[in-house]
Amino acid sequence: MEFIEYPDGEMMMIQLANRLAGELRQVLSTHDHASFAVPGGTTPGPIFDNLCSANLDWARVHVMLTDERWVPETSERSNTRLLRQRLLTDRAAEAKYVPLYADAPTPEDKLADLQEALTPELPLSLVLLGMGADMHTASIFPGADQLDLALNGTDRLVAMRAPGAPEPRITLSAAVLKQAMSRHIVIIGAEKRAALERAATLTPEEAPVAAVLPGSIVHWAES
Ligand SMILES: O=C1O[C@H](COP(=O)(O)O)[C@@H](O)[C@H](O)[C@H]1O
Repeated sequence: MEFIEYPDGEMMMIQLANRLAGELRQVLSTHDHASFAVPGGTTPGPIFDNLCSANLDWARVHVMLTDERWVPETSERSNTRLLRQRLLTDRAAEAKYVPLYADAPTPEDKLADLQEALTPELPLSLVLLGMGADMHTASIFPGADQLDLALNGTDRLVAMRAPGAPEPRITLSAAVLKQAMSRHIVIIGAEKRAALERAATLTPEEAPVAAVLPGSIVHWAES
């Protein structure tokens, strides 16, 4: 794992967006498309604000989430909503979006269809992950009902319910995240840094982010 510390969050968001754009350009120079998975939650919005205007061939970029909360796009909790508002806009509006949500009561109702749409995108070219202070990443939570499947199974997508998640989730599995050609994790604040350092001493069952730390580049700023 590589750890990059930035002087402040604003600089981190700009520099990380530039780095992701550079990696996407690199992939597009040798492949007909790039598959790019991004997190939801509260952290990545400013990265998306910087990245959406990057000068690259967005029509050949296939964007998806690392995980989704099983709520409609009208919900403030929807990661898709965040993506549409802040990444899939400006030049990036040309990107192809590969959804992890469909209108149905539970993620299990649509799991097979969503997995089928995801499969041609694998292995992912580039993944950006977030992390919660409880050491979950994507929606692979400690104590989740399908934790073993998400960490150790071969399924590409897993439906999850967890004490730390207010709604059902759907998440890329650790197998998919680990196969990505390039993987970045972005975190802000002293609490998350301490959690990340602790995770490095724990098992993935205790701290799911530990499953993807080897080979990842972690980007951190205090605030
Ligand atoms: O619920 C989620 O949490 C993580 C971390 O979110 P943050 O708000 O602490 O940045 C996020 O990476 C994931 O995509 C999201 O669904």
